[in-house]
Amino acid sequence: MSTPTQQERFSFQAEVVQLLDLMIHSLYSNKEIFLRELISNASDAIDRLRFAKLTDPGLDESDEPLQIRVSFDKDARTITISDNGIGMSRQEVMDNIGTIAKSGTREFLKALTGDQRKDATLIGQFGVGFYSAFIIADRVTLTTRRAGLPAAEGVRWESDGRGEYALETIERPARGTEIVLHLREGEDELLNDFRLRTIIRKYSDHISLPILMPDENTESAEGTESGDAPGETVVNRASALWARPKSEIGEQEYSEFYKHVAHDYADPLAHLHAKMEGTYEYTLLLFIPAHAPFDLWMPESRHGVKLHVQRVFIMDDTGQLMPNYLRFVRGVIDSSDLPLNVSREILQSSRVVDSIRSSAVKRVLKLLKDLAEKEPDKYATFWGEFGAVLKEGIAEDYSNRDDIARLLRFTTTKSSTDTPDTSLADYVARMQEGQEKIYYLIAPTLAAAKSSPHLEIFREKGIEVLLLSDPVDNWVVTSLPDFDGKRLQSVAQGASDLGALEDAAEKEANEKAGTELAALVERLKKALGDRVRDVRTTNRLTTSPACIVAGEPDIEMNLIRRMQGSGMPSEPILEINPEHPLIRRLDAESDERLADWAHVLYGQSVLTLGARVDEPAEFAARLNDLLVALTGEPGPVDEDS
Ligand SMILES: Nc1ncnc2c1ncn2[C@@H]1O[C@H](COP(=O)(O)OP(=O)(O)OP(=O)(O)O)[C@@H](O)[C@H]1O
Repeated sequence: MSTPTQQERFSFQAEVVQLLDLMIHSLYSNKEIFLRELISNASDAIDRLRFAKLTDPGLDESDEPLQIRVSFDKDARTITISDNGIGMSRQEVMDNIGTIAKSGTREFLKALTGDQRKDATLIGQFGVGFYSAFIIADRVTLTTRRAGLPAAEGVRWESDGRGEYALETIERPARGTEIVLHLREGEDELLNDFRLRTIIRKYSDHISLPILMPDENTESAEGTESGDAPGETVVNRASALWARPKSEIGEQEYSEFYKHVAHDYADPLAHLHAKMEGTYEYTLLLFIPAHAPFDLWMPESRHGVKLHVQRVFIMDDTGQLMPNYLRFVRGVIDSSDLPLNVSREILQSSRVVDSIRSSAVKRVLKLLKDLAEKEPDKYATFWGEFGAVLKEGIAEDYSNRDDIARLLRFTTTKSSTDTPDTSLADYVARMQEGQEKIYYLIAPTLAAAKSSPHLEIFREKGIEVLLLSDPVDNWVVTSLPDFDGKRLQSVAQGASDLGALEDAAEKEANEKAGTELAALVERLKKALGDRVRDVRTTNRLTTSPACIVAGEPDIEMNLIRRMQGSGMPSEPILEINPEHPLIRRLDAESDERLADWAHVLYGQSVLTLGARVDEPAEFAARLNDLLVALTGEPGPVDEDS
């Protein structure tokens, strides 16, 4: 049995101090959100208790209904928020309060600019949570006991938010958490029944648990000595928002609900609310956030949909409700067909879940389609934040591939800015007469793509090319062989074939050049040896002397290499431009000089891919030899001669 311990003092993580300071300053103008955040945490704690009780009924120590209480004390100048949820052990308090365990904290803090307005938005992206208490309090006391632990293992945490906190073990008969806010000077207007009730209704009406406040006339502050037992009333509506009819719910309510489920500070971009009746009965209330969470790309990144069964929170999604490529979706799915004690294992093989998931996915895709059509500015925001994630769906979700393909946006050679603004449908609508394929170019960066020699013939003929530079784009093009019956074709892979876009005279000239330069091509091939799979003439270049393309059957290896970021195809083919003055004079060069030329042409072609030359020193040496020869200067003087 543990006995109350001496108070111990601990330091906050350095990041917490920085974050707190920033939060107090940048969120002050919106200070009432502290109550929303603390009520939201209390509600989560009760949800977690309910879930834990499913496997450990012993956690239910009392038959008191699950609820949240808010009260204030005018004399002591405090506001108290308490819940009878899961509570925290001493270790959990240390891990959760005073530490920021969230991945991405450092990156977040680096992104801060010092400009208060901008930083306030950033802080919102991070989720303000418990620390928002310090906006209005200069001392916060949290007492808590974890459900299932003995009363002697209560914990008291206290801090003035300036860098240290005190911790002690205390006796606490009731499980759950109580937070007492000792208000800063000048915050007394919050010590008001009407004011607090208004804040609760404004931000927390959607919380499905009752939020109780003592009745006004029992409040000692008012000095009424009625002698009645203190009464309490439920301040919020206390019904699950998603279970109410759509017509009754305003945008503001949806938005506050979103902030609660998503732990977000900003409004969502869009939402869908649907009651499904048929084989299975379930409700979807799903949101598209306006910005990406910090952990979007981290393997442990949390999925954002919460499963409820008949309004009772069951668990956070771990991939059963939303596929990975929609991991940014936040919200609630409530089923009437699953048992309350459903386990993760049951979820994994449940027909009900499969059916809910497939219809939820279709609805989210439809929501995105509507957003793209009706609110293109919002869709552009969505695409900027989540486009690269949605693209994974092309490879991941075969059955919805066409719908996802319609949602893709690209930068192309015809885009006026770097912003991806072209859909595949836009591209197809702009295709030239006789054009049969959708052309794309993959490069490690957009800058490398835009300046790539592979685009020369396409620019000359005014043919649009999609410019792809996301690492995930490799998956997109390998998983999406065609769109609207048009094949997707890399402009840097296989022999140049413009089909009907090339006239007979051009084809003939190309063939003729191939025959004329056959001997040169052989010599170049010999000089380059293993570095290239082949050398050939091409008509794809108009201004560059040479370029590297990938062989046609090269996709798999190419993909792996590109994923490693090298940008080089696994079996490179050097193509030369027969019209280029440099190429024309090569035939006359000696074998030794030709070898320099071959390597320099190869090296520069590697560079224009945005890739790295394997032996940069050798490349530079050969280039210098050629430059010296061209300027007609004598070579370096040999000291010994
Ligand atoms: N009333 C509570 N009961 C039990 N645990 C709590 C309570 N309040 C906070 N916690 C714990 O402390 C953690 C940190 O809370 P905090 O509000 O800072 O962040 P969060 O709720 O996880 O996320 P966000 O900051 O995005 O809202 C919570 O995740 C939870 O584990």
